[in-house]
Amino acid sequence: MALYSRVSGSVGMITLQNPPVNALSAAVRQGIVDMMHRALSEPEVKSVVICGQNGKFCGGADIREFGAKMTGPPLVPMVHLIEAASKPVVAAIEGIALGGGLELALSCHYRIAHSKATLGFPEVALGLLPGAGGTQRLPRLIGVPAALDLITTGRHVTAAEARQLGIVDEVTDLNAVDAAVKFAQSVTGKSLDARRISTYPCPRPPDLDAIFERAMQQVRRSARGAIAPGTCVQAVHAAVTLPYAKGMERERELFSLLFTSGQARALQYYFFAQRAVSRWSTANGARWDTSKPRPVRKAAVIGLGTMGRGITVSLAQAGFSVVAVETQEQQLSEAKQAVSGMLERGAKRRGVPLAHDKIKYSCSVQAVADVDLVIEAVFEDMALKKTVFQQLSAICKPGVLLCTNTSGLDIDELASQTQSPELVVGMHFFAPAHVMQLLEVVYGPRSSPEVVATAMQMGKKMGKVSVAVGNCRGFVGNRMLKPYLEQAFFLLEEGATPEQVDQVLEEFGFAMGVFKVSDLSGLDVGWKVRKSDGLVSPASTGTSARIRGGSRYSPLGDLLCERGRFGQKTGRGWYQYDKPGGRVAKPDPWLHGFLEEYRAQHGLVARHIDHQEVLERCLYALINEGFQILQDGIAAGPEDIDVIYVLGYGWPRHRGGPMFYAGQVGLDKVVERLEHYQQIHPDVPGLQPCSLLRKLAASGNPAIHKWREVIQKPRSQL
Ligand SMILES: CCCCCCCC/C=C\C=C\CC(=O)SCCNC(=O)CCNC(=O)[C@H](O)C(C)(C)COP(=O)(O)OP(=O)(O)OC[C@H]1O[C@@H](n2cnc3c(N)ncnc32)[C@H](O)[C@@H]1OP(=O)(O)O
Repeated sequence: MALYSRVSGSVGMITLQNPPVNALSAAVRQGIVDMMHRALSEPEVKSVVICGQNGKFCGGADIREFGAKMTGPPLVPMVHLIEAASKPVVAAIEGIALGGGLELALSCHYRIAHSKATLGFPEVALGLLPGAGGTQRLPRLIGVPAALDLITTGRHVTAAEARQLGIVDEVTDLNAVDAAVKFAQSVTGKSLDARRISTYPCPRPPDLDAIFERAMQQVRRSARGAIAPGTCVQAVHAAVTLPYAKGMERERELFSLLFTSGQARALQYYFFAQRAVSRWSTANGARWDTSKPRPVRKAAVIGLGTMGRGITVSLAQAGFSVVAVETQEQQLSEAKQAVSGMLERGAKRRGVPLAHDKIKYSCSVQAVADVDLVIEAVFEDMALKKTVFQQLSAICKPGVLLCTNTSGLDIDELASQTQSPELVVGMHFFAPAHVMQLLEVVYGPRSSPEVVATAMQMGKKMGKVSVAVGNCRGFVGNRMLKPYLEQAFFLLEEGATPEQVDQVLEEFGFAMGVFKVSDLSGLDVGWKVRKSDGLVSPASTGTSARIRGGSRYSPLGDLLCERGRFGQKTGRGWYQYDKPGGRVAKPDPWLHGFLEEYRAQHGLVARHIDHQEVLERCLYALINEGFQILQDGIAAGPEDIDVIYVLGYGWPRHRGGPMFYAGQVGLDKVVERLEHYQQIHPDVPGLQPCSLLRKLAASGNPAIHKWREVIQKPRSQL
């Protein structure tokens, strides 16, 4: 709703009230319309201030209303009512003015912002465009290039930048509402003719066509198949080429197109999913709202390889004191240099103070004796990690949290090396750890709820999205990756090439295809794991070379590693690169010949594999594993899996995540296609639809938010 009050005798004040962000729900819109009429009808009122309760102007349209039938006054007539008002209307912008909130502010005649406020049009991230005149007013106010930048990227600007761009009239360090009231009094009676943005001519730079061409190219490059950014460009184009009223019609047309799109649904689902994962629960009943995090002031990182360095940087930038330990002198000195460089670049990019003094380096594990939390990031080797955990358990003060950055080893086995297994959790960072936003917090059967809560909160403080997951081989992300990779290898055996598989996945929207990712992360990583699992056997031919434990196995990755092809680092992998460490993947005729030879040796006949088969086999195998994970209680809900895949594995956000995507395809269709492929490949268990997937499909493909009702009480392995 919106509150009305009279201040200083002649100023009508409309206060938006809809916690937590004063979103423009039907009640708020109704309130604004009613209170505007009241202010305009009261003769004592000479000017109006619009502000938001609790220091937040407005977070935009109420996204929760989008799924349901819209009620209440529409936004467009509401902003026209404000702009057409005969009394000056001033927006007092505190906290945020985003999306519809900024459109509301642009319809006011003046805008006063607090210096800490942020403003922006983030609609593009929800698969939309600013649909209440934002695409028509902003270019009229700040010009086409700046408007295109803000609307197509959705980036938030500070009050200072907004002032520089001309979006706000004044910025204050004092109370913005008081400043707006004073300002409103000062403009009482002044003509409003020059204050209605919709009446401004839209500036037409001479190189207009080139500007729009560049903007289109830019969004095509970065959108990876998302439709909203390009549609935003079209809407801004209408502002320049059409009169305001026609431009508004075009904006509405384009908005409707996006509003009803699957991509908008996926992005809006994802928005709430990312927030839902902070309300975590574990298979043994611990919950976010009943578990109190422990205070952590000082942390330690053990092992300063690539991951340890990134984790050290993340901790220091988040304000923690860090003891960074590397027992090899040479490695330690290289790490110091690398960490300094990362901190300097980070400070420059983010405009924050350098955090060098937060870090103390040591080559002795004894240096961690007084820390509150340790993150072990040594080489991915169980025996080594066990030794480190035994040492830590003996050295650290009582009550210290012992965390491991393993990407898939058994947390429980590590916990059993310590005197206090309840203090052990996994903190699985993604490379590069100081950049990637995802953190899998892995709890074991004995991890205490406070320890899980602490790791989740630490992640948040480091600016990460933390997702709590149960302990199993590969946790959530890497466990699902296995069947996906497996299918990609099988497709090569059957006749595909790495570039064909990658192209299909990139057209779907992945940042990189599976083989490019494999070259980037290093083929030797998986090889070591397969070797320690006893899967890699001496080269042989015939069917037995491609069977392990009764299931189909592709030794292709092993064979490449045997030839020293580890990916980018060696300049050769699934692709070729101009030099070791090269980044540009080029198809490799050697590899094509190798695949042909391999097929011949194993009696495989290459066949044509179409786009649909590549996509379905890779994605549905991955999705099927996701359902198995839900069934096992390793992830609490589909949102957890989707957030992990979008933030950690390059799944296109506009497709919501693998579980949401499965729902959009139709669970019955996913079951049907998996069964189809399983019939053809009976030796691939990963293609057998799991029982939860079958159950959900049989119960009529329920909406994703209803899945939890069908998922039985988690039957965790814990
Ligand atoms: C053919 C059909 C025609 C229909 C005509 C309609 C015409 C429509 C015209 C105009 C449309 C305009 C579109 C919009 O305005 S879309 C909304 C644009 N705004 C945003 O995208 C802002 C989204 N929110 C945020 O970025 C952040 O939440 C922020 C406001 C920066 C606050 O961040 P933070 O402090 O970190 O807090 P949280 O993110 O955790 O949020 C706190 C809770 O508030 C909920 N929230 C936030 N914003 C909204 C919103 N706009 N609507 C509803 N709810 C919102 C958020 O979900 C958190 O709650 P919970 O944890 O329960 O999920």
